[in-house]
Amino acid sequence: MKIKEHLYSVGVQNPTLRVFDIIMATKYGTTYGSYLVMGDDKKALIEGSHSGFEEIWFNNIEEVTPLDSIDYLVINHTEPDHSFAVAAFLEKNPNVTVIGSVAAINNLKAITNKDFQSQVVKGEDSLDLGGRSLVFKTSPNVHWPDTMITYCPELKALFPCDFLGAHFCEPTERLETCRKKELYDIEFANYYWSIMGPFPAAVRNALAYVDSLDVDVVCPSHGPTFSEPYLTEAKDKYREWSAEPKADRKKSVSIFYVSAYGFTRQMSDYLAKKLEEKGLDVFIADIIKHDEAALLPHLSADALVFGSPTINRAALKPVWDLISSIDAVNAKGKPFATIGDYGWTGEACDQLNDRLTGIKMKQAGESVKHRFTPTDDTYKELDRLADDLAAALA
Ligand SMILES: Cc1cc2nc3c(=O)[nH]c(=O)nc-3n(C[C@H](O)[C@H](O)[C@H](O)COP(=O)(O)O)c2cc1C
Repeated sequence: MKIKEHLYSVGVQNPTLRVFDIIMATKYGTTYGSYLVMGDDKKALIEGSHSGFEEIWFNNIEEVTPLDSIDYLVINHTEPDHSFAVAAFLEKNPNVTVIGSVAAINNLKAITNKDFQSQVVKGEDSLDLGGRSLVFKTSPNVHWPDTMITYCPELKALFPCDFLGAHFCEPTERLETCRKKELYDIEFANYYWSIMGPFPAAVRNALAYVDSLDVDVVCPSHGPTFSEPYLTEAKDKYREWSAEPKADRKKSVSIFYVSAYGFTRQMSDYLAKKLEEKGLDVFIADIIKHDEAALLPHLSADALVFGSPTINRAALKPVWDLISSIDAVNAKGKPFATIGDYGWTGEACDQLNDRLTGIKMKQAGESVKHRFTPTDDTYKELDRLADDLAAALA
């Protein structure tokens, strides 16, 4: 598909994908963005594709130009959803020069197990294609160590890799013609919190770079391409989500629970009330009543509380699932607490404590477990836990 003169989208749509990388739900599928920049002298293909999609990718490219006419293959990062198909591309075009950061070229050798011509770029190196050029900006940790952002100043086209992307398969490939922008917005947020959330400082650096560019069209590695006003909207969201916490803000606690008969809910509600009385900013949610995307931002609170009854000698699956989305890089040392009702064996809290200390979070107070209907003693224990959490955040 032609985006504008000299610029084509040749990526692959995967509308039926429902889980990405095992961990991430993709309700509306995804795309593996790949773009052709046609210079007067040289042609560059930006980004690869996933395994199993080689033929579709090649067909899309060949609608514009023969595979072996491409001079450069730019790999913004080597996550396999963008690099697995590169091995097959190298078979078709062994003379192509692969361009990437030093880490990307190293990774790609290990991913393809092939020799290929390569050019390492660093800082803000550029490449002249004749009439069009590419500027590369190494941008580690948005979200892989090898990530870089590519920009074509003459076309005002930005190829930001996974940055500003979303798992969203829009058939028209343009956000401007997307019929369900409100669903894209949810997936855009979900993508940020799942993929970029662990790296707020790197996000701020990449935002500063993108702010310095004159951009007409954004060509991400996942999701539809877009222009203004959506670029400003996307940057503003990233700016808000990656902002450094204000020094004078209230400390925050998120309480996530599930409850079959309402006992763990009663305990959670009481704890929330007590923490609010202590001046803390409290978010509380019954996990199964919310989309995970709505809960993910609240995992970045200053302290986390998980509530789970014991069923079949275990904490409940929605709680484990949410815990698996905690950004373990930034959660190190973060206070946590667990509470839960039970009937006879009551293992849930201890299991959750093991998991949370395993990712280096710090238990703020002894768990509050209660057998069946909460009593005055349960609420006294919850008063004590509120004190412990407040002390851990002081
Ligand atoms: C299917 C099922 C299995 C259960 N298994 C256990 C168990 O293995 N150990 C235990 O202590 N309680 C078990 N319970 C009891 C619950 O933990 C108990 O009813 C508790 O009060 C539920 O709290 P909630 O209202 O917060 O969900 C089980 C309950 C159900 C319905």
